[in-house]
Amino acid sequence: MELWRNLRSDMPTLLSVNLNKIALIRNSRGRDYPSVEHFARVALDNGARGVTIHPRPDQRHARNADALALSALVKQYPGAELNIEGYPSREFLDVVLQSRPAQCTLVPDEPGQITSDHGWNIRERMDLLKGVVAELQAAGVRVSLFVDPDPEQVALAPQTGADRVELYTEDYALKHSEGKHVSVIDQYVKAAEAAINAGLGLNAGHDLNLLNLADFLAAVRGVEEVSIGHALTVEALEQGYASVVRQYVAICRAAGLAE
Ligand SMILES: CC(=O)[C@@H](O)[C@H](O)COP(=O)(O)O
Ligand SMILES: NCC(=O)COP(=O)(O)O
Repeated sequence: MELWRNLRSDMPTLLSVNLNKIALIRNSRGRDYPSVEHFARVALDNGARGVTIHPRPDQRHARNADALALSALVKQYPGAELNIEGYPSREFLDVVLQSRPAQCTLVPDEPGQITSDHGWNIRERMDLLKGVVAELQAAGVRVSLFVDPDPEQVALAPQTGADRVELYTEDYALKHSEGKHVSVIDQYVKAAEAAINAGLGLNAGHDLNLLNLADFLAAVRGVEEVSIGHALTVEALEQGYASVVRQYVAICRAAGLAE
């Protein structure tokens, strides 16, 4: 396991650009401007490994139709992946099964939440998760569970059959903005170790940005994928989308080369 963990720790972290906020701006005028597909191409043309959307029940930003369109688009980029996030309602699952993304990240959001703000209570939802994971994997979709940085929850994830977990990083990001991330990073490290020791793949996301990503990846080794959208979109308002994507890709690459 030690050798495997060391091997994992040198894996390059891959960037998946979340397009929710492009979709939010698009929906504010009722036309296809800005185009979600255009910015997916900009992300992939500038080094992102994939794109992510989170179609919520109210379709406030990413829509079910985006899933189908992006599924076709990523096929034009060999090796690129679509990651669809969301609560496993029947409607959501049918969209995932229709669009067959490389990965589906299951998130325990209630319909009215302003954003994702917690991970799964895997013990409580074990039966639901087992069934959903099996259904998606039978369709060839890799499944990741959105989790708090809690080693005990992470250790339960393999019982669902899930392939990966995604560490919910809002608390880290908030503390990093206050210069206090050292106080919480250890719980992410322990949760990451629990994932790798359990044979799970490791993703991370939520509120990661150009200022906090490098410190996170330096401390939490073995992260295979970060999905980033909100801060990326805001940073792109000042610096340009292509430039910001290239900066994130450079940070991910540098982390993979770090000792
Ligand atoms: C699951 C997660 O942390 C984010 O990917 C989420 O998709 C953000 O959703 P909003 O873009 O609606 O805030
Ligand atoms: N899973 C996290 C994600 O896709 C994007 O989160 P954020 O960068 O929009 O906070």
